[in-house]
Amino acid sequence: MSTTKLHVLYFSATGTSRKIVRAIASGMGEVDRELDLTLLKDRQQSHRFTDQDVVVVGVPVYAGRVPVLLSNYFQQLQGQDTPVVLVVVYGNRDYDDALLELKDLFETNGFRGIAAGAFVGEHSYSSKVATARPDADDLETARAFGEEIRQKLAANEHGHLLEVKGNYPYKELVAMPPMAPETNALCTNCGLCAEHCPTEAIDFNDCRQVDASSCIRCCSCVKRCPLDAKSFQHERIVGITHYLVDHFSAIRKEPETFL
Ligand SMILES: Cc1cc2nc3c(=O)[nH]c(=O)nc-3n(C[C@H](O)[C@H](O)[C@H](O)COP(=O)(O)O)c2cc1C
Repeated sequence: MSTTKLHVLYFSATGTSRKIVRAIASGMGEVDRELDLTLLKDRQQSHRFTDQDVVVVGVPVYAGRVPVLLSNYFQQLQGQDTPVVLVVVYGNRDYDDALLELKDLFETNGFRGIAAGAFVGEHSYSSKVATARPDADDLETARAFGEEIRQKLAANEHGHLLEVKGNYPYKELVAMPPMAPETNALCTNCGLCAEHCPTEAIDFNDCRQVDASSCIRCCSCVKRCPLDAKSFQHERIVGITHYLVDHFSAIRKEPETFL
């Protein structure tokens, strides 16, 4: 890693993907640049990388896929035979085809997948599913995986093509009706939710006003509000959350890595 530069890229509405990519990168060496793509303003610029760069990219899984706003954005990134570590973070249900999709998105733009991982983070919809993950064990697994990647890079083992779990065609995207979180009387209009909304769907002057057509249901506002003033009450989300709690709160899925 001495002559190469290590870049960390992530989108992380509720912070779990960020923790994982940082832990992986910490096992790989010193990070030269961290690009947080969570906010709209940070997704306005495209970036180019060379074969002297190494990129670690991490995204959450949304409905078994790469979030649509990111698959659009990633098409603007350009590599030049740039090694990339591909990471998805999912809420203990399944990551379906998200890792394969992420790999394809990068490999069609000049990047070369050298390692990949699927890690677990507390579910955006409920703190009862994968509660407080990634935990210390997950983060240690991520760091140790980073060390393995560093050794692979140092040994210049570029021989074989990276294979990850996933199927073609990718899991079909589920159309959801436009919806926005409700705001209860505890809201003080402090602006925290609006500041951190990845699509600027929340009005900066009146946090109660949320543009349902821009909302991606990432739950940044729900999880971030110190007064628990925001929640999704739409029956589709309530139903999905019940299903997730019933089926995935009592089991523990473990990280999977591909090298
Ligand atoms: C719209 C949406 C769809 C999701 N779909 C899935 C899914 O298909 N499978 C899963 O296990 N978790 C799913 N999750 C949970 C997130 O992948 C998980 O909580 C992840 O840790 C969030 O990452 P972040 O903290 O970096 O935002 C979904 C979350 C959201 C908001």
